[in-house]
Amino acid sequence: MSGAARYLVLNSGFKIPTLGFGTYLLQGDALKCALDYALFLGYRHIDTALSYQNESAIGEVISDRIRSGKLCRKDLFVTSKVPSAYLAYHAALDSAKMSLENLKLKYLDLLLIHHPWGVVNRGDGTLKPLDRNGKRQLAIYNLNETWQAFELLVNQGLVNNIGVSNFTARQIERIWKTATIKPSNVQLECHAYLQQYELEQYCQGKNVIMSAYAPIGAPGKPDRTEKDPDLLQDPVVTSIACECGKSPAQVLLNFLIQRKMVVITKSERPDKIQENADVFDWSLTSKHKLAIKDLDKNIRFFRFEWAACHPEFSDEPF
Ligand SMILES: NC(=O)C1=CN([C@@H]2O[C@H](COP(=O)(O)OP(=O)(O)OC[C@H]3O[C@@H](n4cnc5c(N)ncnc54)[C@H](OP(=O)(O)O)[C@@H]3O)[C@@H](O)[C@H]2O)C=CC1
Ligand SMILES: O=C1CO[C@H](CO)[C@@H](O)[C@@H]1O
Repeated sequence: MSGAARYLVLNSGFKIPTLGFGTYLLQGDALKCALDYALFLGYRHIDTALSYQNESAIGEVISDRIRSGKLCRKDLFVTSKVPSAYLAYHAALDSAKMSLENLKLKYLDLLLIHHPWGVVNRGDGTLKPLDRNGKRQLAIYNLNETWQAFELLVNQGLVNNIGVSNFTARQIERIWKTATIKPSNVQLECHAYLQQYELEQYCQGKNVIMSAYAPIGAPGKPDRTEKDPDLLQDPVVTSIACECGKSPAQVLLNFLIQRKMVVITKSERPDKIQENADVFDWSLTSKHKLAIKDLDKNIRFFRFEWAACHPEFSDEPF
């Protein structure tokens, strides 16, 4: 059986490790232990965001490893994201600089616009501003101007690559048309229940690498409801896992990396961190892949209900 590539590379020189370590909901010592172990095992791609409020702890782990000679900066790939309150031109520059300072890094490997849906910036660091009815205070920003700020960050050597997250193809196209530096990465929810073939086709046409978040179905998401089936318990997935002698999570990750996608997985359990890394030296059979393809049912775990009234919110895939 052939394996899958550990790095995805574009002609432009953009090179990204296929396996990313997700850090949403990881904080403090639990984060530091999990990340240190992931780096020990060979993970080289860390996914964070200003809004995860964990960049300082991540920065400590990275600096300790570099200082002790266990890691070279050039071998590491760090992604951060600019949150919805920071989409105005100068705010986007500030956000990237805050991330760099928190992470104690001189440059980011990748910076993404976290969401196309803006919220009000109160000037005091509030990330989720609420009105007096408890509703998120939405705001409209010109995403092309946000992109211009991203291009400046590249030109200043503070960021190596830029991209977007939770964007529809139409929204990416709007950026594409005016961009001097094109997006090299699109991060979006993608797993067996939301396979994202339309966006895949768009991204392939543009030579853009896709990164899948929630690749095993975000089983630990705190606000899960009955709308959120457990992908890891899906009988098709569990029976393929049994046949391959792999875990359900490994089957789901292998399915995505065979599609030449980056996968971003998060775990704070050492056994799961290790399990999620063992996805390269084997492949699902064509029959297995077809069976998983049939599971596609447009189920999204991250529904962003707070943004539903935003003019940039869309029924189109994102
Ligand atoms: N751009 C965006 O808008 C978004 C980006 N992201 C990024 O993507 C990352 C991944 O998304 P996330 O929601 O964390 O999704 P995942 O699909 O990776 O699910 C993570 C959950 O699965 C559990 N888990 C991990 N590995 C296994 C395993 N092998 N078997 C069983 N359970 C397992 C974890 O629990 P435990 O920790 O207890 O092991 C955790 O609760 C985020 O951390 C973040 O970096 C996520 C959402 C949105
Ligand atoms: O990255 C993310 C993790 O989850 C958050 C809360 O739903 C999202 O805002 C965000 O996109």
